[in-house]
Amino acid sequence: MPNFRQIEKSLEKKKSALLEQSVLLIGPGESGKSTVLKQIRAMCGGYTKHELEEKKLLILRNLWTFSDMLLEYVIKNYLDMNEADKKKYKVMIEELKFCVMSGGHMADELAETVKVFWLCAPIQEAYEKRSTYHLTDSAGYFFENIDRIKMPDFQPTNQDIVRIRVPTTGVVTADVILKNIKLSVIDCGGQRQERRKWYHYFDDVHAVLFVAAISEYDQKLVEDETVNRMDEALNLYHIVFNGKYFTKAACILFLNKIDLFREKVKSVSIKKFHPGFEGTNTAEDGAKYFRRKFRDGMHPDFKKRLYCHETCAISDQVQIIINTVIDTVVQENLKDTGMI
Ligand SMILES: Nc1nc2c(ncn2[C@@H]2O[C@H](COP(=O)(O)OP(=O)(O)OP(=O)(O)O)[C@@H](O)[C@H]2O)c(=O)[nH]1
Ligand SMILES: [Mg+2]
Repeated sequence: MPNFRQIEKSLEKKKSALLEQSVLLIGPGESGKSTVLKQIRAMCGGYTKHELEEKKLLILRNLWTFSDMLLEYVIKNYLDMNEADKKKYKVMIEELKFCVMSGGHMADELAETVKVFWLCAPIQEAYEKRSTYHLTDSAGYFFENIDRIKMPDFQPTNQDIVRIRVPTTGVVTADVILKNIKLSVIDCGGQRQERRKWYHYFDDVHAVLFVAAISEYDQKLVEDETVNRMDEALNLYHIVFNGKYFTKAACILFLNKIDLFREKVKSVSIKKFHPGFEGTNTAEDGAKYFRRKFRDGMHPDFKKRLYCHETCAISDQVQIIINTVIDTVVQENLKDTGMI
């Protein structure tokens, strides 16, 4: 029989083990997993000078690729733009590319051309159609902030950083200290070709956070134009949580991009894309329906231990939800070790 000191020592060991928690971020591509990780980084003191320089370059890179996608849409779909303008904007895109490649900043003249480009009618029309060719919603944000971004001493803010779009390839792990806990956050690429790597992490994590973009109920996958993004999220979720995995880990679902969802339901029918939906086309009824779809068919035990939140990962408000999630994860794992 262990003596008092041995019991105390073992309890100490359990306590210190609890201070290390791992959270796995999974979900389909572009749902907002890396954005959640960025918010966690912001909660832990942010970025080094070197990292901020890298982010600045990523913003320029985003401006370059988004401009390219917009112009390509205009040309392919014969939107009304004269040949001289097409030529001018092709040069502008080359100059943006050069800015990225040379690690420089944007000259005033180039920034002015980008502003005119962004505001012209065919480009605005192309932006309206963005979901048909997978241009990310954050694109508009960078064009609208060009006056700030062009400055030589531009320092990306957290709001700039969470808007950057870089699809994750492979798995990115960030070790941070948050609320006195050593958190290891594992951010996985969400597109189909990336998911093979997820399984390596299924056995060992303390919590799994599944991120689904609720606003994408009318959109198709980048990797398969025949599949609806919400259907993909639901299928994936049921496969991951209805099998033999995560019997002990805390399970959390973020219905993310709730801000875009609230805007979208004003003009895009839910029923058209999800015929089972019977409510009124409001954010409230829509969110209720999709919440139910995520719960339907799940094991009752799982339903009891699933924590679901509607989130907007680009808003700093999400940090409050992340704090709650961390508390939940710790609570759940304390329960498992029999300490509460
Ligand atoms: N408006 C809005 N945009 C969001 C939200 N969450 C993420 N985004 C944007 O959506 C884009 C995609 O987000 P990511 O975090 O890169 O998505 P991901 O899930 O990591 O994607 P993969 O790495 O490809 O699997 C980024 O440009 C974000 O700024 C949100 O709640 N609202
Ligand atoms: Mg990512």
